[in-house]
Amino acid sequence: MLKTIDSLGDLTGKKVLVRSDLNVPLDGTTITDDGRVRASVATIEKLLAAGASVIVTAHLGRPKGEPEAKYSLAPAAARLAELLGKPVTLADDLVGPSAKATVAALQPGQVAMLENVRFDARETSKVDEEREALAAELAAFADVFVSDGFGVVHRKQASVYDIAKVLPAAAGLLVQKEVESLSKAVTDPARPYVVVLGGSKVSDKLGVIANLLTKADRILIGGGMVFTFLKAKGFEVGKSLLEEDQLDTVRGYLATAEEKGVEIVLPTDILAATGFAADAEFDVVAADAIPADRIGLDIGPDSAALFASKIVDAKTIVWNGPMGVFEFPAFAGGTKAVAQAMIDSDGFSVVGGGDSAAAVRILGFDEAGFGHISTGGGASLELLEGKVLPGLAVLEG
Ligand SMILES: Nc1ncnc2c1ncn2[C@@H]1O[C@H](COP(=O)(O)OP(=O)(O)O)[C@@H](O)[C@H]1O
Ligand SMILES: O=C(OP(=O)(O)O)[C@H](O)COP(=O)(O)O
Repeated sequence: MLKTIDSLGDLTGKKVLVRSDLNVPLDGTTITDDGRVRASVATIEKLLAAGASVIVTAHLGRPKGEPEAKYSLAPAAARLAELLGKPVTLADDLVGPSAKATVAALQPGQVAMLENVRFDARETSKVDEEREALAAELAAFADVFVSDGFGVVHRKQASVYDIAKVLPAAAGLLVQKEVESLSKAVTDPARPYVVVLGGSKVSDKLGVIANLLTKADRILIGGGMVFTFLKAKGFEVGKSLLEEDQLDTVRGYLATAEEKGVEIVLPTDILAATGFAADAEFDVVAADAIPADRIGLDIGPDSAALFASKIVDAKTIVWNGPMGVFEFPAFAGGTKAVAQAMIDSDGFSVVGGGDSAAAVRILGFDEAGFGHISTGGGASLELLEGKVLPGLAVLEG
């Protein structure tokens, strides 16, 4: 059982460090989908109502362990302030003079935010002592820790994992709700059980296929993930996203799928563009004939129809990762088709991932048409695989 906020006792006058996932899609400094900020509000409000002050720590993007203006949490802090209806003071640093002064001045009922936790290389370090040193500095700011960034609970990082070993810790309301909703799909999924994978975090997410091959009936591959599969089958992929060092692994998956009778569905056609741009010219080409000078930015119309047909009769559908670069309207067709088929199916459907959830909303789908929309892509997939997630294991009590 995950420890809950109530297990932390009386929080009156306490300082609570909350790890949220505020990794929102941005167009410059404009948030294009604020779903993750909205999802973080309930826990913060509960803590404030209990008489605590709240220090939010979060990451944005993947900066290289040092400050970079474009990864500032300023847009997220401003949006959170709007949603809470009260100021959110953003420190200029993570554990430096600005953070120390901000935290020292914090009064019960007030909210502060620390700058992007990934501006410090120790956050994501593989060396335990380095992460622990950062966790100790963060812990000095607060009396208790609440883990509410579901999208990062699969990460063994200082602000997710190590900190929970130093301070009294509990799961926030979002983490609790996500785990409860996703466990529906984990335990004895109704069949056919279909998993749809896409997106751009290819090397991160290819690994889940090994486990899914023992659980799912069909795995549909789209998005940036497709090209490593097509290349593994010996086809040209041009300038498309490719994980060259994963080709043997993918060949292994294809062989295992055949042995186990798991259907791996690949696109039959691709939108092959002249470049990575909203206004790039493109042609619909066969998936085994992508020209060498083109980049695949979406699955083609035949594939979209094929994928929809493989989804509508499913009883459990889990989808992570857009089918194409949906942010460019010309390349949103595959993603729309998958979302629509999930709505049309009468199975239990789960959408996971910051960008996939954003795509559903930005493309105008009704969230009520899905069984669960998770704020975490990698995290929900690893949970569905049956893996022990470090950021959850550390909250068990
Ligand atoms: N063919 C493709 N080439 C490059 N990027 C792609 C392609 N298809 C989808 N993407 C990108 O994948 C991104 C989302 O990937 P990812 O972070 O893995 O998903 P999520 O956040 O839902 O877990 C989107 O920004 C989308 O533009
Ligand atoms: O966007 C996220 O995950 P997701 O793309 O798997 O949904 C989380 O904020 C985790 O980010 P990370 O994959 O850089 O650790």
